[in-house]
Amino acid sequence: MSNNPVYLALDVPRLDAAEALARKVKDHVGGIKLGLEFFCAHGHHGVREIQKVGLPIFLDLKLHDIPNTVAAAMQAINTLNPAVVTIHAAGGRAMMEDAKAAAGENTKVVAVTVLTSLDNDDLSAIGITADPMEQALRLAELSQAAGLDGIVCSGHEVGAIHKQWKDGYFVVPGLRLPDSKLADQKRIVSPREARDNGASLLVVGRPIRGAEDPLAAAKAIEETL
Ligand SMILES: O=c1ccn([C@@H]2O[C@H](COP(=O)(O)O)[C@@H](O)[C@H]2O)c(=O)[nH]1
Repeated sequence: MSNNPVYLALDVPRLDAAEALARKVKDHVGGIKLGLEFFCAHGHHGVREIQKVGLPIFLDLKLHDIPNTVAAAMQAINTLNPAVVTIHAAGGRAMMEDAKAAAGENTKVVAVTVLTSLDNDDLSAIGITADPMEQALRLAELSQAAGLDGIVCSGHEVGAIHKQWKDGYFVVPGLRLPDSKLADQKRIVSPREARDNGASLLVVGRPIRGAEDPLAAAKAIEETL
């Protein structure tokens, strides 16, 4: 298996286009991340098609419901043998424990702490008085106590979380190169900075997918690491 920590977020509506892109960059990324957009459109069949490319699959489903429902959903995806699956830490400790217990033994279960698209104001608007750093640290601690493999956070928090959870598995999205014009992600760092701060897996979507030459973009990011 490749040591490249970059997983390409294949948020592409058409299955043939998704597969073609995965094949194009496959030697310059470490895995493929399939999210809600892809899974809702193509389900298990789509995942199996992308698996034929030969890279590990990260199912970013961000499960968040009562414990029984999340555990059942986890069991329903075990046949796909994903390398990584996401749930939301805000679902609480019991939900996280049941999700981990239901997951396959080769699957890392990681919990989203604070989405990288949120800043202080967004947290206040949903009644959270902590800032993103405090909230991410609190939810990382809860995820660790629940027996998860790791968490999802931004590159701003990963260093602090790594200090309190030495052997955690840390997924970092919201990665941008300095000249990026993509503005929806609010807590961003470069792939290199995230890796240096302790990220285990780097999620990169539009900086590769939306580039004029995705293969050149994947190679350029790989060279910065
Ligand atoms: O906090 C989070 C959790 C997940 N994501 C996902 O990562 C990719 C990022 O794509 P870009 O195009 O590189 O912004 C996307 O699939 C999100 O659903 C996240 O961005 N932040």
